[in-house]
Amino acid sequence: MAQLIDGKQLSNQVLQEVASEVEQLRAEHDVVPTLAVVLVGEDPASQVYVRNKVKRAKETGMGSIEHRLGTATTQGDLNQLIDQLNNDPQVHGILVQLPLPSHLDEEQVIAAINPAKDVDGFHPVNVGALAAGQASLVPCTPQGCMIMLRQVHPDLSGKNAVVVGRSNIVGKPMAALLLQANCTVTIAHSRTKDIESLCRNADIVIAAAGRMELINADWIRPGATVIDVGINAIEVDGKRKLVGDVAFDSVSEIAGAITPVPGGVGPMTIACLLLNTTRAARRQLA
Ligand SMILES: Nc1nc2c(c(=O)[nH]1)N[C@@H](CN(C=O)c1ccc(C(=O)N[C@@H](CCC(=O)O)C(=O)O)cc1)CN2
Repeated sequence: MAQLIDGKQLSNQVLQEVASEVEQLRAEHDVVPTLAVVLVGEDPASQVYVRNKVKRAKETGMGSIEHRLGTATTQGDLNQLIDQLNNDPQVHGILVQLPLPSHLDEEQVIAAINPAKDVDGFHPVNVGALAAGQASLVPCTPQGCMIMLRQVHPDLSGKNAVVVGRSNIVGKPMAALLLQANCTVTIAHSRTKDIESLCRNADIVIAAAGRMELINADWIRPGATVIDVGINAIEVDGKRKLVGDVAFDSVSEIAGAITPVPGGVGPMTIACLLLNTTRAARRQLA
């Protein structure tokens, strides 16, 4: 049976580190790292994530500001708010919850955020810095996956890693981080031929395809490490249940280590967001 990599427990450790950094910034510099969270529209999942982000921020002693805007918000309204947050010295991190309603241009919104406050690490300046292997604000989900991987593989050098999915939020930055850690990296996607064989050759599989239980035990080499980034809501006996992109029951019988859904990558994403906010606050001091 695979070792379970517990994201809930690990995220609590990261949050403790964040809390002590918040305290240090307050004591030494009289600065309270502050995160501004912007939510546009009524997407129920986004509302849960935003609520959890603000709750965790408060628990660490960090400041948080919430901006909840209606679905009819225009690009101009949103740009104006971002401009205001960019110029507010009390705000160290800005996060615009994605996805945005379809009439809004996500790329334009991300590009409007001051890269120094871009705690999601999605701004082209931060994307470029990551690709060049320079210090940057790194996207939260891949950052959390790396912390989880290091629990099992303190040295990732030479490992064969397959990332299933090529999104800007997860797949691409994940591949960049694995490469930085000297893994041999393959990015697989919907047009990739024979993904199963690629995965079967991998020491590490990162499942970020956005397709429920796509990856089953036949795809996994015995002893491999499997990180499940997928969050898919289904209904079982009239109750909401979350499942990942990995068929957990079968894969956990063959893998060496695996992350659960829920309680895996999700809580790590939030912890890394707050870690990025303290990093952004410290850099803004300098
Ligand atoms: N601006 C951003 N938007 C989105 C991001 C992001 O990193 N930045 N990622 C995802 C959603 N996301 C963070 O915002 C996120 C998803 C899931 C969780 C989480 O803790 N999930 C729990 C289950 C929660 C539930 O009951 O629904 C778990 O997996 O245990 C946190 C953050 C897209 N948008």
